[in-house]
Amino acid sequence: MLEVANLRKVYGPDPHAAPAVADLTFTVADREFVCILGSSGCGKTTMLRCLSGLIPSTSGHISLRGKPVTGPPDDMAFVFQDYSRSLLPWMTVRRNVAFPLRYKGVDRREAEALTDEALDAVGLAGRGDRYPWQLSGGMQQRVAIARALAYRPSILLMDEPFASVDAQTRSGLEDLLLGVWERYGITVLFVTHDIDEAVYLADRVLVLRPPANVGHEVTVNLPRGRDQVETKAHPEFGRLRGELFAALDGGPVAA
Ligand SMILES: Nc1ncnc2c1ncn2[C@@H]1O[C@H](COP(=O)(O)OP(=O)(O)OP(=O)(O)O)[C@@H](O)[C@H]1O
Repeated sequence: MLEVANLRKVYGPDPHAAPAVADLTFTVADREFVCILGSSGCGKTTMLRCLSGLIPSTSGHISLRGKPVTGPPDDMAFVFQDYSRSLLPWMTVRRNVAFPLRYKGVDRREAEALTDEALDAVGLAGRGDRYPWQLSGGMQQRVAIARALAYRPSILLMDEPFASVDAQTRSGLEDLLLGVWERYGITVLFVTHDIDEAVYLADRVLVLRPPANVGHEVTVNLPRGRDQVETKAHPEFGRLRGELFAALDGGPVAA
């Protein structure tokens, strides 16, 4: 379980400056898929940076499986929006995927086996010798997902990971992610701007209001084995979409 209690983050030396995250409290159960929705600048990335231990929080408490997070946890992996900056262009796909395993102390043979399995899971088994710049954007993001999977995390943090790809590729990546989430039994915390994406993927959606604070929460009771056409045509999908839209203070979309 990931537990976040009264998390607060103020950038800079003045503790009285406006916080990017203020009094944020939520939990994510093991193997749960939770999406975070929030307007631009409401503090989503700051929250993820604190949860990952990459930056210190000003106050509050974060723990993963009962251990306080004070630096990047061994069993946590990340996938970011900008695949072009997260992959190393001078390394082949295989080396990109295997790279973090060296720092985890995994021996070479095991690293190779983990890399093969992860590339296979994302449908890139035959592309390991290519360089990232020889692949499409969607394939590069699959490499980033493979790298995270090879690391065998118990929890995956994702920051708008599919925002930079076209709609068709995005649907494919969403389904790929749901497949590996089920297969590997990982916990996923997924930040997105896209209401439909959040409802399609999640067990639960949290809406953050600035400064990053849970303003609304919905449980998604749509059946699993989700399908891009059937699930999105389900009346409950439309209802949840409307509820989240209102929670984001969007109001109706003009035609
Ligand atoms: N390194 C930093 N130093 C100072 N202020 C920062 C820093 N990073 C973010 N902020 C501020 O913190 C607030 C939250 O930013 P953050 O990037 O976390 O929001 P976000 O919800 O992820 O936005 P977006 O959806 O546009 O990516 C903003 O006011 C931003 O200007």
